[in-house]
Amino acid sequence: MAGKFITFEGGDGSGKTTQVLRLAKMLREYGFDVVTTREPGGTPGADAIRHVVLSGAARDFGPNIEAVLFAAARADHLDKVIRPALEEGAIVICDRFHDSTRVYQAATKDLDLAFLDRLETATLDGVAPDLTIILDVPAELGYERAKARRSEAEADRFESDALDVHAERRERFLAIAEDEPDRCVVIDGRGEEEEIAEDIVAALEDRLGLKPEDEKAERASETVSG
Ligand SMILES: Nc1ncnc2c1ncn2[C@@H]1O[C@H](COP(=O)(O)OP(=O)(O)O)[C@@H](O)[C@H]1O
Ligand SMILES: Cc1cn([C@H]2C[C@H](O)[C@@H](COP(=O)(O)OP(=O)(O)O)O2)c(=O)[nH]c1=O
Repeated sequence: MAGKFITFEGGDGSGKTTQVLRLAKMLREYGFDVVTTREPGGTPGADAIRHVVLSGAARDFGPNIEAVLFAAARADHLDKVIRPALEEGAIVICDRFHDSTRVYQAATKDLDLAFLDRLETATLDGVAPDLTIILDVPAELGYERAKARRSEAEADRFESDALDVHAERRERFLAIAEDEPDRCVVIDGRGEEEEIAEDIVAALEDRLGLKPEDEKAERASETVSG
């Protein structure tokens, strides 16, 4: 497809939303066509599913069926937002995607892993991220940041899990990065926002060959000549 698909992954409070917004702002300033979105959500149908899963209403359904709900939201999001934007040549930046299902829903012994694999293949239907940035922070730090961001009463179904569950999720994200080194880059999320943003831009240049300065120069010359 003409565009580039970048996903951000990591635990709750690892800084994904902050860095997605920074990166999108910078790329737009340099003249790129950028679409930002998030999961679960991104379409009215997917937002409705978001409410069902994050409120905890689907907790008793069990991990397999919870994974089906995330997959249904993802399929709609892909059809209506992600695939069309990629076909138009945009850079699509998505705050969480399929790795979150692999990490959050698979972190239980009740999940049927073969089923999860088939569900993922059917849902993605040939679309895969070109680059996945995994923001890595110790579970305690993510937990503290997420807690500071919202009150305990507002913590969603997954944020309110115990610290050891968050620590296990961190390990699962790192294991995905090890399994798929061509797609994934792990970035230390503990530092200042600015430093992390620089590491992300370096990863975009290195892995996707995206050079923001070049795009700006090219657009400027198009404007002059056109
Ligand atoms: N590098 C950072 N250093 C300190 N605080 C941060 C940093 N990045 C984000 N935060 C803060 O931590 C909280 C969680 O960040 P957020 O970007 O929402 O994380 P996520 O989307 O991964 O849950 C927010 O209050 C945000 O302002
Ligand atoms: C996309 C996705 C998210 N989730 C969980 C992870 C998050 O706890 C929650 C989304 O909440 P959100 O507030 O968007 O994430 P964050 O806390 O990182 O800013 O849904 C899954 O369990 N499976 C999935 O496939």
